Amino acid sequence: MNDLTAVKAEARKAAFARRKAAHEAAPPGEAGHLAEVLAGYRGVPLSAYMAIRTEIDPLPVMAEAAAHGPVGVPVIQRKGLPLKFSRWEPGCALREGPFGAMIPETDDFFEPEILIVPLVAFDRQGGRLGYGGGFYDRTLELLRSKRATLAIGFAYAAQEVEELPLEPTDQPLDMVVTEREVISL
Ligand SMILES: Nc1nc2c(c(=O)[nH]1)N(C=O)[C@@H](CNc1ccc(C(=O)N[C@@H](CCC(=O)O)C(=O)O)cc1)CN2
Ligand SMILES: Nc1ncnc2c1ncn2[C@@H]1O[C@H](COP(=O)(O)OP(=O)(O)OP(=O)(O)O)[C@@H](O)[C@H]1O
Repeated sequence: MNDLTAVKAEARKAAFARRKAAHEAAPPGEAGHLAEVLAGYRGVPLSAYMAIRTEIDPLPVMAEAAAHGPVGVPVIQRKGLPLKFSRWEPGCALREGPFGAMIPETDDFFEPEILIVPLVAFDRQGGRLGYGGGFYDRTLELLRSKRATLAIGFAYAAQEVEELPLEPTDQPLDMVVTEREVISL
């Protein structure tokens, strides 16, 4: 394990603990600011995620957006490959994907232009720490090579850190939305 990997692992561990505390204390309706931001992008192909563990839940916002345009959730193809996004609708049939995240029963892939990105920790420089699979970095690299793509981190305010270690392959967030505020980067 190199130094950076160790630093990231340490930051991940600390942020997990703060995310858990925030999740357990959170009242419902913490997606209000995300709804406000997305109201400005009606009909634009969007992806979010089916929350796992103690992630902040974007489901109410996904349901609202699905009334206006395509909404997808990430589907892992395999380790080391970008994610694909399969069309989701409120109440659609789901099955369990890798790592316990639910995915649509039927694959219907499309390319989102706005990605609501789950994360473990973020900073105010656009840095993001995930579970360590590098999935969103590879995915954003691919999508941004084709067209303008907006990456919006969605997290509890308690997941903020001063500065995350940065790797050359890390893809920056354009915005972070928490239960408290919208942070434009
Ligand atoms: N809700 C949700 N769905 C998602 C993601 C996500 O972050 N959140 N993903 C975003 O990519 C993908 C799943 N990626 C994941 C990658 C690794 C682990 C994981 O549990 N890893 C191990 C080892 C991590 C390590 O190297 O230390 C672990 O945490 O025990 C979980 C999810 C696709 N779907
Ligand atoms: N575009 C890429 N090409 C090759 N390797 C990559 C790419 N993006 C990330 N990686 C590698 O993947 C590994 C994990 O990356 P990182 O720790 O940034 O994941 P993460 O952002 O925490 O996870 P995730 O995006 O899955 O939530 C790192 O070793 C990184 O170098």
